[in-house]
Amino acid sequence: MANISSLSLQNPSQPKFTGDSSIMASAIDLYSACDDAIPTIDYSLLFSNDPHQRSLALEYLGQACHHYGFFNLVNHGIPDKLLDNFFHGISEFFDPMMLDERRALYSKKDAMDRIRWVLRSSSGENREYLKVISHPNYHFPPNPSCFSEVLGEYHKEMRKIVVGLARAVSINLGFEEDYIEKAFNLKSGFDVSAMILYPPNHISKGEMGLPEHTDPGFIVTLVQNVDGGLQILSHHGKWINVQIPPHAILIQLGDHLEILTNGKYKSHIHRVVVAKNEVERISVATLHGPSLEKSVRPAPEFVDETHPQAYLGMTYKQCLEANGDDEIESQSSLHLIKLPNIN
Ligand SMILES: O=C(O)CCC(=O)C(=O)O
Ligand SMILES: [Fe+2]
Repeated sequence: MANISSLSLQNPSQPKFTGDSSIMASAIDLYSACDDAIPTIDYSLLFSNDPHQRSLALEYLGQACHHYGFFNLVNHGIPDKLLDNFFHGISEFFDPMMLDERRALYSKKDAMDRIRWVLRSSSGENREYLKVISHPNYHFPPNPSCFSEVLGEYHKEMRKIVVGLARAVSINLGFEEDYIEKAFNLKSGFDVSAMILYPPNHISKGEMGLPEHTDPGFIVTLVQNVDGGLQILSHHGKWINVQIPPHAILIQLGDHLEILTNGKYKSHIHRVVVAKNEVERISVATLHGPSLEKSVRPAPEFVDETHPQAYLGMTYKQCLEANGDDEIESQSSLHLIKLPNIN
């Protein structure tokens, strides 16, 4: 049965750097966070043939979206082996022996680059990543061999889950199951996937892997090969060390679900803290967005006298470019879209 609170979130088989390690002592001082459990949703139960189980699972999902804005997804159907192969391929990509060649190949040359390698190495951000557009068209590097095949398979499976979640969330919000798919035109949804290495090339210039931010889009899916480092600021103002069970997927609500629901389901601030070069972590964060041309504004069903319209309407492309970034390097523009509170 779906359970949002009682599943063990510990992962004894993976190395950790969150918690009591002396390596992390100074980072913990600066970026202390608690180890509160986060909700876990059983994806398979959202589609159970047993109506009672299904409605319970949907209710848990609604609570997780409303009160947290993020949750671990288990029994999602992506085979463990595929996830393991995926991480193996990414490790190979970041192989230090090959990296100079690949860096040169995929360093930004043009705003239209659909595959891009980026290094951030400063006191405020320490990571390197390969970003690709994974939908509506696939753009995957041909090397190392088999990498693009595994990447393609991973993203195909992940999109099925994203569409499934769009249906479940639509029902939760009291709509037909295709409501979100239509509101975001998900069939042509714009997905950007970042395969991230912390710290970059084993060398970090500070304790911050990725500074505080929220993400644009419908949802963000995140998988990782080592537990620890990601911290989320809860809606109650508490920093939480996010622990993801092996092979589970962390789902985070994006800014555009917040806009569509006029703030009922909110995105949340998160950041990544890195150890001092001792632990290497790979994560894959994919922003699943509306189609670029889709204008997203609060749906009329969420706007009334007590809940006045809190966000401007804008196309997804305008939102992604609002900070002066190109589509692939986009950051949240929620602060530009949010209307002053008129209550
Ligand atoms: O690597 C992580 O754990 C988080 C990545 C992230 O938040 C992002 O890429 O937007
Ligand atoms: Fe993020």
